[in-house]
Amino acid sequence: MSTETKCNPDLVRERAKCTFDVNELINLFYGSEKATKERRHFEDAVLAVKELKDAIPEEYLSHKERYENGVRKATILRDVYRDYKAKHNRDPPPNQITKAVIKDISPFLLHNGMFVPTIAGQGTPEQQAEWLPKAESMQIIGTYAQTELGHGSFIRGLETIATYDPKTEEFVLNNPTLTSFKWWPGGLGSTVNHCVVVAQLYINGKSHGIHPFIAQIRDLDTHKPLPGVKVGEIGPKMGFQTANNGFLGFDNFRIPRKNMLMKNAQVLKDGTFVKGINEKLTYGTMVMVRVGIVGDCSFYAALAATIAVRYSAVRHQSHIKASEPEAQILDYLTQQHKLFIAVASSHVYRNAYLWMEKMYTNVMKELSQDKQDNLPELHATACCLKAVCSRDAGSLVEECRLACGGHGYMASSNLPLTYGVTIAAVTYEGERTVLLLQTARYLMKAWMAALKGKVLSPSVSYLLNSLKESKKPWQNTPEGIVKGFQHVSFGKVKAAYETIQKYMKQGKDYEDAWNLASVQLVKASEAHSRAILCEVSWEAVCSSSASPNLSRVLQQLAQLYLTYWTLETSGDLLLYSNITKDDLIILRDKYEELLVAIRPNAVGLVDGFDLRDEILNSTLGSYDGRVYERLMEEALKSPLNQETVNSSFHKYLKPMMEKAKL
Ligand SMILES: CCC/C=C/C(=O)SCCNC(=O)CCNC(=O)[C@H](O)C(C)(C)COP(=O)([O-])OP(=O)([O-])OC[C@H]1O[C@@H](n2cnc3c(N)ncnc32)[C@H](O)[C@@H]1OP(=O)([O-])[O-]
Ligand SMILES: Cc1cc2nc3c(=O)[nH]c(=O)nc-3n(C[C@H](O)[C@H](O)[C@H](O)COP(=O)(O)OP(=O)(O)OC[C@H]3O[C@@H](n4cnc5c(N)ncnc54)[C@H](O)[C@@H]3O)c2cc1C
Repeated sequence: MSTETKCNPDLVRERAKCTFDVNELINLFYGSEKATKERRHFEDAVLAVKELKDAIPEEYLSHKERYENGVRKATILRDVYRDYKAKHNRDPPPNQITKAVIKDISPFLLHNGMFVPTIAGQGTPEQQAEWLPKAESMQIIGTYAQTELGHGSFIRGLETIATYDPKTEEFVLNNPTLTSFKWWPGGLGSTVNHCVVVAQLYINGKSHGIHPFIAQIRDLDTHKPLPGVKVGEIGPKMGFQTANNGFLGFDNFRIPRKNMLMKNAQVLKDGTFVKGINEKLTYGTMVMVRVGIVGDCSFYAALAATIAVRYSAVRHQSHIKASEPEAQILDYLTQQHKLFIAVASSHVYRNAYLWMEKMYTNVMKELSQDKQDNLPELHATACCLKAVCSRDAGSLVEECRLACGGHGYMASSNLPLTYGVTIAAVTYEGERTVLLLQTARYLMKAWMAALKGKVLSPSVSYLLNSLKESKKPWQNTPEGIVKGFQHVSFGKVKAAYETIQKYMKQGKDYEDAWNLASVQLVKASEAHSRAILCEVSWEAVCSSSASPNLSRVLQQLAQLYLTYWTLETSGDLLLYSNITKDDLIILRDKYEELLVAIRPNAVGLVDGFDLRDEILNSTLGSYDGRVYERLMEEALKSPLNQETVNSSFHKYLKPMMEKAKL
């Protein structure tokens, strides 16, 4: 953390006002004092490497230079990870320091985030022994190639074909159509030499569904595409410029039988297909990544909130009272309304992530004992939380950007890029609506079980309770609000179910009735997610080990989240719970009181995210608040400022002006 020397006086005053110990918050947020120390120690090691610092901001580089610089830095960063592991005999602690090195996305993200985990999760012990050491040590570099030009959401519709040839004991990979070309995988463009390819398996002309295969696509020495491989980069995007997303097609490309990842289904030498215990286990890496995305949402909300809150403490504009000096913009209640929900949501997502991670670990343990009972609940919950948190986090980042006025539009604020990167998660790893509809399937089943009085899984057991409790009066307490959100979810699940029934009674088949009810089904899943987020985060705050001073502030934040969403969705609550107009007026006042109560701790709370200046990468958000100095310093780095007169003056402007005189 930077020192207080030369710190903007507003920020010094803000920090003096803080009513809790910021270090206690940091340790709580990251797990423990030891975790904080280890993380900072690792971050120090990364930041000490001079070669990782850019001479000029990434934005001034061309597309190609930006990528090449990304690869250069990713390889150096990889050395720091390796050295840490060698020295400490363990992986570095969870951290976000990659953001300080590559402002956008590392071209190795998919290698570490999906290629290695897919080998670990989908490979047999022999396959893991063959590829994991090479992949983990970066002797080979890989990605996860599933999405195609024609299909991303509906993966059963993928067109890449893997035909088994028992004579040679090989699979032959083919992309028979343009739409079957792989499109999007990170690192595929120019970085990787291997990939997990998800393809339709054919044996003796019979289809056996989609399965993961390992394919080496480039020569390890020359990096040239192997014969039968067509590969390239897909071009500029809204963000992810350095992620090196690519396309890939195969033409009669042969891989050995052992390259099909066979932890679940298997193909024997003679071509016999052996089914796995559950074909959906092939989708396992996606479930893991969806859980991780909830954690990423916490990070991006924290990053944007840190920038916008610090800037708002430094920025003065207009007067609240004519007799007083210009106010810090953070003193406007409207500004607090825009920003404090981002601070609160980061904590909510963090708690939801920790809760989901536990559920994921339990289910993985059960699966290793061939027990699948809780897999549907894990899938349904990961889908809806990923969908809702990513969309909300995107909106929060954008709101933080807008809350910084004109300067929020500057690339040097790092808010435009942060928005581009955050919002991508609404689409990748399962498009939002598609995932919410997956959860809706689960909710409809749960509803039917509830009607029969069956015991439900923990995350939906409130459907049964709500059936019994629907007559109880509303309570204006956090627990009462959590119950209120459960009533809304209950009401929406019931309404969606009844809508399907209505259409079926009119003669529609189930699929058409489902489609006609799907707007309601999506809303039901959203309501279910909100109920989970509220319950999990409130419980986490109530059971936390924080000191009374910190606990008070964390409870305020959690209550802010509950009250914010009560007011945002008051129409739903009026429809489906026993809340009254008077309750809503009380909660509106409560919300305003919470903003005022949180205000003195706003800077302390974002300091509590412990995001270094190098990670924030922002002229507006640095710890010392030297906003205007940094804006000017960054502007002076523009190549246009390296010359007094640009050549376009002589080439175009002057001739134009001279022509105008004629
Ligand atoms: C940094 C950026 C990196 C990005 C990387 C990427 O984007 S990589 C690319 C990321 N790409 C994507 O994320 C693509 C998104 N698309 C998909 O994941 C799938 O196409 C799908 C899940 C939407 C449908 O799949 P489908 O048509 O095969 O299935 P269905 O709808 O017919 O349902 C049948 C049953 O299966 C169940 N079930 C389904 N999944 C799971 C699971 N994981 N586990 C357990 N169960 C699961 C489901 O609940 C249902 O149960 P029910 O009700 O019958 O008891
Ligand atoms: C930044 C980024 C990185 C990515 N990285 C990778 C990667 O590394 N590897 C990889 O394999 N893929 C990757 N992807 C691809 C990504 O997983 C897909 O784009 C995603 O799964 C969505 O699929 P789609 O593009 O086919 O969207 P579509 O399904 O075409 O969505 C378009 C619209 O159709 C709607 N729709 C589709 N199906 C239904 C339905 N059944 N019911 C109702 N509405 C529906 C959607 O809701 C949406 O509104 C990446 C994507 C992005 C943006």
